[in-house]
Amino acid sequence: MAPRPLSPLVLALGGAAAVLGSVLFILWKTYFGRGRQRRWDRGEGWWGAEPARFPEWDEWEPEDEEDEEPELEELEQREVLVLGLDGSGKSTFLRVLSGKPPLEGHIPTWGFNSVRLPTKDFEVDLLEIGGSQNLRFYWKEFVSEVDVLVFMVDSADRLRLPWARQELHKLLDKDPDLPVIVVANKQDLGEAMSVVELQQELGLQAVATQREVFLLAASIAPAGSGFEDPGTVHIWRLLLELLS
Ligand SMILES: Nc1nc2c(ncn2[C@@H]2O[C@H](COP(=O)(O)OP(=O)(O)OP(=O)(O)O)[C@@H](O)[C@H]2O)c(=O)[nH]1
Ligand SMILES: [Mg+2]
Repeated sequence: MAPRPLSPLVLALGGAAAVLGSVLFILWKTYFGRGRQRRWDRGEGWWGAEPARFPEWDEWEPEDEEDEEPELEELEQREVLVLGLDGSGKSTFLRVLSGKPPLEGHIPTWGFNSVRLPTKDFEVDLLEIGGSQNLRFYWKEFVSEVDVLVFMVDSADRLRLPWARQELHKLLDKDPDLPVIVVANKQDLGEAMSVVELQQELGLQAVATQREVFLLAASIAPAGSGFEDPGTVHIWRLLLELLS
């Protein structure tokens, strides 16, 4: 039997997916590409809360660009990709690291979200890509572009743990040399799995002997007040160590 031609709908959907993938990749390159000049302020919510500000025409003097490097370019950049299923706590992690209070409730990231944090020796760009199912498809395109991957897991989400495991292993397979920090988030919740359990359930025991994979417990934004969690500080310290 002769092969059936693809239906126009399948072709259209395939085309749309390819276009979205390309757009994400171009945005990544423009936004984070090493050596490129960043001429606009970047906020926490590139795609969401705080839109990027492009220079006005009368502010733009191309000659000046040659002579004077903007101060931002003087420090080297390190790039960290923050991935994980939707609701695992990626945006919250970026907010807390940049000194902002966590938002009430879950506001899904429909694209990218980023922060840039200066350190003494370099600047750290943390990029979150939303964890909804349609965006997960594009994650793998970005892992080879970064210095470290942070993979966020909701320790209390037992039902979706197999999905988290599957996505994590796809990323591990994609770049065997990439250092990975797996964050066992939401440890404050009663039903949260322990780190030992998660190590088993995420299939990390065998992997850890072959490459740099760290599993850290955290409660990035514990429910209720008065709960001090050192988890975020531990993740940040480990990140700095891996990026140095
Ligand atoms: N109890 C508890 N809730 C947390 C913790 N960290 C984050 N959350 C909550 O989890 C929800 C989802 O967090 P987000 O940071 O928006 O999740 P996300 O991974 O960015 O999700 P997407 O953008 O949809 O991929 C929010 O209501 C957070 O307040 C934690 O340590 N403990
Ligand atoms: Mg988010």
